[in-house]
Amino acid sequence: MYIKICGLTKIDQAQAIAQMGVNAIGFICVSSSPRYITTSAIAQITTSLIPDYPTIDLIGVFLNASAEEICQTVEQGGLNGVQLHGDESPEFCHEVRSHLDQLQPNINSNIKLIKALRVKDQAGLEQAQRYSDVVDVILLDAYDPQMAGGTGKTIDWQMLRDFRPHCDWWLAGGLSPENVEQAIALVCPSGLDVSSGVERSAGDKDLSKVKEFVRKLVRPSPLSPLPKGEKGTKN
Ligand SMILES: O=C(O)c1ccccc1NCC(=O)[C@H](O)[C@H](O)COP(=O)(O)O
Repeated sequence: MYIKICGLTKIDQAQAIAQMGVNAIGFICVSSSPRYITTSAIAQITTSLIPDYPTIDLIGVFLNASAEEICQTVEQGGLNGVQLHGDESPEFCHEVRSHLDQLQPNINSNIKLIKALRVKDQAGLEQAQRYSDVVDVILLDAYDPQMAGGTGKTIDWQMLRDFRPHCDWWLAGGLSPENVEQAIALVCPSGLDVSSGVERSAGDKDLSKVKEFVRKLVRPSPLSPLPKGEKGTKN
């Protein structure tokens, strides 16, 4: 299961979270958010992570930004993923893809393009299918009339049981160490995205909650030794 921890603002927390083996870290490039982080602060974090974690996805989250602004932040911040969290159309996603492709000769890996949709009802879910040919990943987040993201609200997971786009899709919205197992028992996303459910306050992650979230998803291999004091089953 692909795991993304979103809304990081602190370098020491980013390093600790990368060490837990997550697949991606997200940065909120939206100035009105309490989790906003400047491009230069993103660059300090990405520069510190890349030598030790060369395969980690470093994703900028944008809200109705222009393609030029997105590309500038990607280049200056050392990002390799873009998450569009506003009202961006499939046509705009296509335009961003073309702009990002022009950056790629300067950057080592392909830049992942993610479209987040805030799902209110079945009609909203049908809208999501329109993006599956123009982005790498569809991210489904909860709808809130006031907030664009990081709401801590969950989607009605029952509604997502038959959601099968042509591309990868990630589940977001109100996930936490307490409910993540229940969520993936009901729906089958290829990835999970969490922010406020593993925080002390906006932008300040609670490392023990992040660790617990990851632990719930990463099953130990059958060959790994049992923790001290636990007995295996004999057959
Ligand atoms: O987190 C924010 O403050 C934010 C602001 C504006 C646009 C998007 C934002 N966050 C997007 C995310 O990727 C969150 O991880 C996602 O909404 C899930 O949040 P949560 O329900 O708190 O786990």
